Amino acid sequence: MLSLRAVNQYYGDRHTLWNVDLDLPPGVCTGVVGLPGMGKTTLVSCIAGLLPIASGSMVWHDAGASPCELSPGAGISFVPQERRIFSQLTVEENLHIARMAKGNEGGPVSSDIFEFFPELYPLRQLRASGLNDDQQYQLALANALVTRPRLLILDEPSRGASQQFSVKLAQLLLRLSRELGLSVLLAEQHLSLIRRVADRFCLLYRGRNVAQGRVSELDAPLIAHWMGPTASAR
Ligand SMILES: Nc1ncnc2c1ncn2[C@@H]1O[C@H](COP(=O)(O)OP(=O)(O)OP(=O)(O)O)[C@@H](O)[C@H]1O
Repeated sequence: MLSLRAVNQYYGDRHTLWNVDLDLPPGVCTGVVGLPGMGKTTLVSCIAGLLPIASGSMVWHDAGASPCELSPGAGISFVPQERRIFSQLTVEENLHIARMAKGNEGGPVSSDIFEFFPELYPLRQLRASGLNDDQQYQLALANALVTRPRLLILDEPSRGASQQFSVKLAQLLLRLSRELGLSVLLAEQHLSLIRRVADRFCLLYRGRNVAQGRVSELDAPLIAHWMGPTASAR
């Protein structure tokens, strides 16, 4: 399990994350929710090791082992909003590079990965630029998974996705957390995907984790208070 305690982050002298505590157990999908600008991307970027934190800790707890301080990005794969794939390379070449970039060995990419992305299998010799948007997102996700992370982070996966793809994505994420025991962290302002997929939520308001719990507890009064039309004016 990855645990964050009292994490603070600044952009210059601007205090952006305030004492954030969060636990990310294996096999559990957690949704980071909040209005635009509340710190979702900043938080997941800190966890992915892409932004430094000013104070606090991020620690892995392994069963039977003593907790170890997280080195940036260790065991973590991140799919950013812009998806980041090599459009001039084939699907298979993208997967090779993703694996090698994380220090994994070369050699053929295991066909296991295509069990989760059957649509990509017949397209593996095609350049990524020839894939449609949904297939490109699947490739970004496959790139993230090919290194066998313990924690998979997705930033705003529903942005620009069709309704049909959001449903497919939800099914896939459920499989990944249930079958592979992956911790999944979704930063997402659209609650429909969170409700389909997440077990737990962490609600950010101006960089503070103002509520967290089971997704069933993310009820209308809480949403109205922290994400309703008057929330951003407070
Ligand atoms: N590189 C940066 N430099 C300075 N301020 C930044 C930077 N990136 C984000 N911010 C500010 O930090 C705050 C949190 O931004 P962040 O992008 O983390 O929010 P968010 O909840 O992910 O929003 P969105 O849903 O729009 O992506 C915002 O006020 C934003 O303007």
